[in-house]
Amino acid sequence: MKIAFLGPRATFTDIAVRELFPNDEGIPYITIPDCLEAVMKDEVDVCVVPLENALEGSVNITLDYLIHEMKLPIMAEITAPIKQHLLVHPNHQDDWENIEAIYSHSHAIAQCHKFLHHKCKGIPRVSVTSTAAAAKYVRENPQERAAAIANELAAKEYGLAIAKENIHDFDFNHTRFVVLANKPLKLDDQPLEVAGNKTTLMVTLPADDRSGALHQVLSAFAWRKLNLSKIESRPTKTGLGNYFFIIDIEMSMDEVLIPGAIAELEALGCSVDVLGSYPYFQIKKK
Ligand SMILES: O=C(O)C(=O)C[C@]1(C(=O)O)C=C[C@@H](O)C=C1
Repeated sequence: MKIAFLGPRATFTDIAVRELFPNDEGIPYITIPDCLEAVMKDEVDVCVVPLENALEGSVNITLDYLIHEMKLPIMAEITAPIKQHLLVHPNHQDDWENIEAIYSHSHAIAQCHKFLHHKCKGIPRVSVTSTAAAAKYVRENPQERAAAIANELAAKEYGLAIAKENIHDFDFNHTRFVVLANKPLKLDDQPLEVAGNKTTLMVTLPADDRSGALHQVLSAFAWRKLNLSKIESRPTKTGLGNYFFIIDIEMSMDEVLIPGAIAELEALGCSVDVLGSYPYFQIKKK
């Protein structure tokens, strides 16, 4: 199977792919939309992209593309621990404190704000397409006194030195990645155990903007004892104050409870799309 992931090699997304699909071929793409498009164009069978980080929240570009641009069903989810390190070119290993720019993915920079504020005051942060893209840039530009925020695998892959380990601001740093595909996926011979199942719905409230609409939506889940693990709002992009709700239910699609909740929401005037019903996996901390 061919798997598109946010590249280049050694991003956190690449690590998630290697753990969940060790025997398949990972193909790096430069951006998250490129990964989704690769599935739409049948260049690959599936793609793996980041969806949410425990410190920084949703990866909005993934959510927005899934909602507005390319409706690909979620086939699986994988959560990985995230350890950010400050990497420098080996030429600058001993005087890394004189770095003049720090490159990384915006989410990774955000996960290290406290470290950057206290230890790297005044040094410009440059946002690039991924943590590994930052590491590659630092490798290829030794004349620049630049550092990258990236993982250990990227340090190895691009021959960089770890100047400062574990610079993420909170120890509990995890990212959820989703596996998207147009065709059914066989996931029963994966090396990781299934940790549970989820169903993700996208709910649009009725246009009449009546009071208590969200309360009614939540009630449809509450009295059926459907446990929600996440509710997130994203703009519909049709006007200020217009939002979709992305709701994760902590169980797979059944024949009674979730269809019943959906029918109730539709009777209330909401529209509901099922974004996927899928198993989730967890990479354990090493
Ligand atoms: O840049 C990477 O290494 C990625 O895989 C992207 C990404 C993200 O978009 O959140 C994934 C995990 C980390 O939270 C930081 C960056």
